[in-house]
Amino acid sequence: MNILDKITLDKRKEVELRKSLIPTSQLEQSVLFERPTVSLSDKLRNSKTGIIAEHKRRSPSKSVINHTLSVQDVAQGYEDAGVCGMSVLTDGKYFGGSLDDLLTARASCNLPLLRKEFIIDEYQLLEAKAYGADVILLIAAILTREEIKKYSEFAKSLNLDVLLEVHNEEELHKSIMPSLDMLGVNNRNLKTFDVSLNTSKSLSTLIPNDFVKVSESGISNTEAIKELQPYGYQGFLIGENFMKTDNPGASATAFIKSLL
Ligand SMILES: O=P(O)(O)OC[C@@H](O)[C@@H](O)c1c[nH]c2ccccc12
Repeated sequence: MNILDKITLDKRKEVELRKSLIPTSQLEQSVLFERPTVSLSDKLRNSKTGIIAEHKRRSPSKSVINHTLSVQDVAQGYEDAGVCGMSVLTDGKYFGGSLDDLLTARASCNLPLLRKEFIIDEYQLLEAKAYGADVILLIAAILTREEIKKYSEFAKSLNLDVLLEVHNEEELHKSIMPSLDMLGVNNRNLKTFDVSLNTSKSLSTLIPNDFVKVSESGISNTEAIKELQPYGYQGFLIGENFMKTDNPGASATAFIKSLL
């Protein structure tokens, strides 16, 4: 079984447990349910840099990235740096994150927040909203076209932006639909962890221009961004490059400065 299958199997069990403890009616009572969301896709369209900076403690491909930072400092640092949005990993078992991290980020900054999660149930979209997210991620590799449609339309009804992630042509063709805002190309193969910016380059022409194009993973310098911009990318999701340092906010500041 590949790692992605393993993660989704665990996720299904986890979501069933969570559902049995916290009913959707309780999630809907969160004060954050009434909060007006901020559109990440609009911000990316109007940005020269398009950086989405991620909070990530560890990953299946890297057991330790950073375990000592506070989410609050990271969120405030990213906001001060002038990033367009922040991605917060909420998976616990494989990434060391939590919904509490999302809530802390929400309390710490006004950036649009992406709930970075393996979404396999509508319940997780209600959680995203209740814990302060503005954007949700849908991963084409683990969803059918029907599921992508159902979850993206439900997200839109909650005023959440939708980032759909693909890694190859087949996933892209399966996924194109009007209820998506952004199309993300993951440069990392989630089954093998191989990383190549060529994935973003080769898929770019197949993405219709009505979607904001986002290049995800393995971006470790500003040259990579300069290389990807001519392919139409307006968003760049960066995790490890910032998180591996003692001060991710300062790293993001320097990164953005050298881009402008
Ligand atoms: O740390 P990186 O290589 O800059 O990557 C960030 C982000 O793209 C990556 O964390 C990611 C992209 N898609 C995902 C899906 C699930 C978990 C994590 C991810």
